[in-house]
Amino acid sequence: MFLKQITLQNYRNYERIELNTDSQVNLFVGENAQGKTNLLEAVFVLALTKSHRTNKDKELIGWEGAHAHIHGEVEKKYGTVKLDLSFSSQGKKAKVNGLEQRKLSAFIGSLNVVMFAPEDLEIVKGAPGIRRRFLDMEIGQVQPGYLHTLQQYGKVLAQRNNYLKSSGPGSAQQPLLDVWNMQLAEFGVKIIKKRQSFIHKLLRWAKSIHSGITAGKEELDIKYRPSLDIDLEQDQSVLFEQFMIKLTQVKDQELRRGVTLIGPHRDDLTFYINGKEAQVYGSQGQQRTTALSLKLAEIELIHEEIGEYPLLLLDDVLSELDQNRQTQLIETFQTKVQTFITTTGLESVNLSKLKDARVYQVSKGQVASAGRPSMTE
Ligand SMILES: Nc1ncnc2c1ncn2[C@@H]1O[C@H](COP(=O)(O)OP(=O)(O)OP(=O)(O)O)[C@@H](O)[C@H]1O
Repeated sequence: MFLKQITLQNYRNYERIELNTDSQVNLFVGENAQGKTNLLEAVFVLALTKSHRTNKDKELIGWEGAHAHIHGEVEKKYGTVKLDLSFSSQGKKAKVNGLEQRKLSAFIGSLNVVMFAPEDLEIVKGAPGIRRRFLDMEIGQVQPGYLHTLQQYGKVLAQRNNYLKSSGPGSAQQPLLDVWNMQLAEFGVKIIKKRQSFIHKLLRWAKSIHSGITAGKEELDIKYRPSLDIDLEQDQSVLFEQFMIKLTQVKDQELRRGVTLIGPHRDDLTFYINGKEAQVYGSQGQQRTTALSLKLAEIELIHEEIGEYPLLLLDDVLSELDQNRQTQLIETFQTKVQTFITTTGLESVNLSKLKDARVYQVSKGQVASAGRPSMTE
């Protein structure tokens, strides 16, 4: 797929810009704090209705106004799709081809993106919540129904936690817990199964990409780590039973602590390089390569799942990759994946490898096309 055009109104530091992004590679160059990341973020938000940097939608609205609006035109295999997303204090509204979508899950998936930003190193070395967010956002892109299950699980979890807090040990209300347990296990098992199958598919690509980047020196492995000790290979009904048994076992502890101790909200992932945990033993370079392999694998996985390549958004990461990795990244994708790159200076980009590329200058919330790289070198 191809993003032909994007318009931003009162989005972060953009009052109004209308951009034709009709090149395969779009390079946004500018000094710090000019709006480069904001622009890539807007493309990401148009795909997932959420930012990769914040959970608070109101931060996306420009300080001078009450609404933010993103409009984009996406060329897909079967025609052009027009997307509109608006944010206000009342919430967000999403339209596909002018028709308002009551459910955001009907909007998500119209545009697919893979973002690679410096903070993605945290997927490997950061807190478990970052890895869960990575999994959930990526699965949600290709299977929007997953986000609905996640939402239902979140609601049950919040209600169950309130109940645990208010009951306390020995409370007469405890039989009610069975109702929450059934729902928690039902949605929880669906989430665990989907995550596990996603990792399985992602790993097939990530293994070979990682081996390619490291010239066969490193073997990557990824394992899903459930917070409850269950056999992930079993089918959903068996997992449901196991989940219910575990909930009975931790019941007293949960009532004492007033919080749900097991379930996908506490699960994690472990990355291994040549059999050793990358979080613990990996060098900064190995962790970075792992994050890159994951992102490149996602591109292939999205293509496998939906039959089209997503957009690749590279936020200030090219300068962090050595020439080899940069070349590999650009060569692999520039013919099939539309790419948006931000950088503070063109000297960090291997321009000789770019074919259909356009450079844009970003300054104080304004974007000006500076033409093809050969004209600007
Ligand atoms: N809601 C908002 N309304 C107006 N301006 C905002 C809003 N949110 C952020 N900004 C401004 O956007 C600018 C940051 O833009 P951005 O993060 O895109 O920078 P950048 O060009 O990517 O810089 P760097 O190279 O440092 O990452 C800051 O000046 C910040 O004050």
